[in-house]
Amino acid sequence: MQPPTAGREQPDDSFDFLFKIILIGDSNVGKTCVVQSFKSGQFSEKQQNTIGVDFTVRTLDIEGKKIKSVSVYRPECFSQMQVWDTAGQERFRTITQSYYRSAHGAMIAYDITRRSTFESVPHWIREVELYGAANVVLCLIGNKSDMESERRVLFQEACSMAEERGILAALETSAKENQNVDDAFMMMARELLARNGMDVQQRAPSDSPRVLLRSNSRPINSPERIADKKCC
Ligand SMILES: Nc1nc2c(ncn2[C@@H]2O[C@H](COP(=O)(O)OP(=O)(O)OP(=O)(O)O)[C@@H](O)[C@H]2O)c(=O)[nH]1
Repeated sequence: MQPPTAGREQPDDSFDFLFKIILIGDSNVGKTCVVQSFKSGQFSEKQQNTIGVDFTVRTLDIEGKKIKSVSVYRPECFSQMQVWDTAGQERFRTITQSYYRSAHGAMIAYDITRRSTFESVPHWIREVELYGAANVVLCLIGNKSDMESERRVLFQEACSMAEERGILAALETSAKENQNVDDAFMMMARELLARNGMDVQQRAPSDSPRVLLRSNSRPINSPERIADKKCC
């Protein structure tokens, strides 16, 4: 499957923006389940390992009706999120790397019950830096938050990593219980809309304790990040 062309779609009036989000992380952290939860709210225990890249589309309505009533000058904000679920296995890396280039956002997933998957996060950030386009927005997702008794990574550690690495947001999700999954994509979409000049307020869900939203994130390969890299 070929990735569709990036950017703002003109002729198709069913959405205003097309955002491509790539979901990356080690094998079995739950990427496919997170995407399924986002797409349909469904969870199925057994998942085949993703071969190469899988592709899901969901159209989000962000502030849609409200915007209609507030301003006649602004279009309703319909964003189409295309989520590219990538294989975590090493042997598929060359296939998935070609999808980095057209991604506007990257969600890096780890499993809160497997510390090694969190320790891989810097590797995945490097992949985005190497293969991604400029200004890719990053989100960190600690999945399987329903497995609290087997936790091996503290949420605070993810927050520290987000702070250090200039990541937009850190969240803990449960694809199984459909916790925080939509919020992760909504925050990403709001950030991308804002960066596309839309007057959209970023906001973290108020009722979830495991969400960190940072106001001064630095997109991957932005001039600020490149300056950071040069000085270290
Ligand atoms: N308890 C729990 N299990 C989950 C959750 N998400 C995924 N799983 C389980 O974790 C396993 C791996 O899930 P996948 O979604 O296939 O993982 P993946 O990251 O897409 O794996 P690759 O395709 O190999 O990269 C499956 O057995 C899922 O049932 C979750 O939120 N909670």
